[in-house]
Amino acid sequence: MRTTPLTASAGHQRYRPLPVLELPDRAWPGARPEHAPRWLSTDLRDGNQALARPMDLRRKARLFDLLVSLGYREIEVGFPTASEEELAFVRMLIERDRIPDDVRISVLVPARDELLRRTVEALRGARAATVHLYNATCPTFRSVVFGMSRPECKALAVNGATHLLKYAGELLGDCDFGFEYSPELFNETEPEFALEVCAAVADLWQPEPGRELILNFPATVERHGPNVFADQVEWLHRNLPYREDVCLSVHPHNDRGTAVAAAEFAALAGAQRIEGCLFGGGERAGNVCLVTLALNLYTQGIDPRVDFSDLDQVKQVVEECTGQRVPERHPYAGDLVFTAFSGSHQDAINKGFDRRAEQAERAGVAPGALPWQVPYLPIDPEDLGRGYEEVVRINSQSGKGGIAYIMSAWHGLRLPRTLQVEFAAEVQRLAEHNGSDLDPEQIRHCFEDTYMSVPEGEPDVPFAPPPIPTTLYLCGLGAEPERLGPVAAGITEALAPWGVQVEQAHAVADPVGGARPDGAATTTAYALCRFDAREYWGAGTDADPQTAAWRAVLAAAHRAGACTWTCADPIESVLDIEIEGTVRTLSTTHAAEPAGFVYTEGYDHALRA
Ligand SMILES: CC(=O)SCCNC(=O)CCNC(=O)[C@H](O)C(C)(C)COP(=O)(O)OP(=O)(O)OC[C@H]1O[C@@H](n2cnc3c(N)ncnc32)[C@H](O)[C@@H]1OP(=O)(O)O
Ligand SMILES: CC(C)C(=O)C(=O)O
Ligand SMILES: [Mg+2]
Repeated sequence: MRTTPLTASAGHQRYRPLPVLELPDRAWPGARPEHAPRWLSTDLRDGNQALARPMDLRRKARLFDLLVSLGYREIEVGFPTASEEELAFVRMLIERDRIPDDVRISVLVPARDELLRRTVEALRGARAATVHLYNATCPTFRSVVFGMSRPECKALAVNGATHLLKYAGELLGDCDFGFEYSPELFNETEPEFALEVCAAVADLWQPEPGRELILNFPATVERHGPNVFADQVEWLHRNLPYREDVCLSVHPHNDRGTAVAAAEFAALAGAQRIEGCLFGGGERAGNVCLVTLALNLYTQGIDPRVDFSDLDQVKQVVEECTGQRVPERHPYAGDLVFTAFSGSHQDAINKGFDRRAEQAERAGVAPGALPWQVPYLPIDPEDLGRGYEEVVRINSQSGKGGIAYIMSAWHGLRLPRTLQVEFAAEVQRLAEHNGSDLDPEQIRHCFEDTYMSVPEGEPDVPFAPPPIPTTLYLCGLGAEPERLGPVAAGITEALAPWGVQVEQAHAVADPVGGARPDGAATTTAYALCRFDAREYWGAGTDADPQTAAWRAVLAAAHRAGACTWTCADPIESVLDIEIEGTVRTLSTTHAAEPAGFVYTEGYDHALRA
């Protein structure tokens, strides 16, 4: 037996946690979200700079239009000094008047004098634009990249801001100019030093009502738990100068996979604005996902002020523009996030939909008007433009609830409970045999083959042995049960000529909104019939409820081998055919189909076994 730990020689010992800010009187854990923060999309800058193939003008323009249509009003459109294409895109937006009046664009620039003037020039003619200035402030960057002391690093920010504001004054004339500053790697910076640098920048800008300063605090590389980031933000919230006129913004990255939590906690701690990318695009493990943040608020009953009611379309545009795929399990947006494969999940979802239909019918309202309470589905897929068809997929892990859901939602067939149990075993056998999941059509065929097939022609009645339909369900869409009620009451008389006596008959409503493909007022009958000591289910459909009931009984009788069929149009010929080395007789004339005959679909004949 191994006595040393598996990790004894592993490299984790080379890592040290970063220092954390002590904030024992933190208040953010008790806060609750009340409204959406301001959003800034940096898809066209932070997202774009992380693409193997940065977007060309056409793709950038398409993504910009998408962001505007979704409701984003602050959009970082690029890094104009990075490349000719970046500059051309900013100019195109301005010169072709592509920016709606209520949208503010911003551009990013490092605190490097030779880049500042060109960056400001890129915005000439813009109606409303923000320049976002940044320099790293954390110890590693100061020593490894800049080779600077703290005062030198602060001077870098102050000089950058001084020149930037000078150029803006000289070049931007009527522009409604905005200013944003980020101490890059804020989360790794000594908090009091970050504050000192921000205060110096703020002193230059002199925020006041109508002259906001955006101070943006990036977790450039996520290195702490989200609670530590929230403490840092709460501390800033308490200590920032010009607090009333400063917008406290955050910019979380997702290196530890907790950017969403970091952003949400930061908002509780006082952050008013969040920068991120759709579907978490961006450097390394990405920026915080703006879609997840917005929909998390939505599912708390808070208006996110951005519109994801056609999320698949949003996903498609983003995928086409960035060349990156949104993973199948991405919150809210992944192809599989509303799909349950496992039996107990499906059962709960099925019951949730049934309950919703009942409540809506009782309240006389559309199901969509009720509060959303379907187990395992944190949001109504229809709110995102997705359908209910995909919420259940059937494989060998599935159970009766999921199969009942498919039969109901796709085929408008509400199976009685004991039939669900029996049919689930049938479907599981098929799924195991196929080794893959089954689509709704395969499941319907399985049902029809098992419970609805009767040979062509006339059965001999009375049956031998006589059937006793212990239970008969007549199911119709919506208001149909009113019509079916009297039929169910008189069903024994209706079936008496065939020697069939019904013990119990029920008129049942198919699910509200059940999607019967032809939309016809069809009745489905499910008959549980006892022949000798065994019970068999059969099902039948017809516009006429009595005929549907009769077909259901016939199907059960056929399964039980309790009746014989006279061919409707007998052809008198007999063929000898060889199957697997044995000569068998194929009869195309049959007056009976006793046990031992296999009825082959598509032929009016039986194969003698
Ligand atoms: C966290 C973020 O996402 S920040 C945004 C990053 N985005 C990008 O880098 C995309 C666009 N990049 C670029 O266009 C280019 O890298 C540029 C224009 C920024 C600079 O290009 P270059 O001068 O050719 O080279 P490079 O990027 O290698 O140089 C970095 C230099 O800037 C300095 N620097 C880096 N960040 C900053 C900053 N915020 N403020 C001031 N100086 C900085 C570095 O110390 C280094 O200085 P050195 O030349 O004295 O060693
Ligand atoms: C430039 C800044 C805001 C940035 O993208 C980061 O620090 O991640
Ligand atoms: Mg970033």
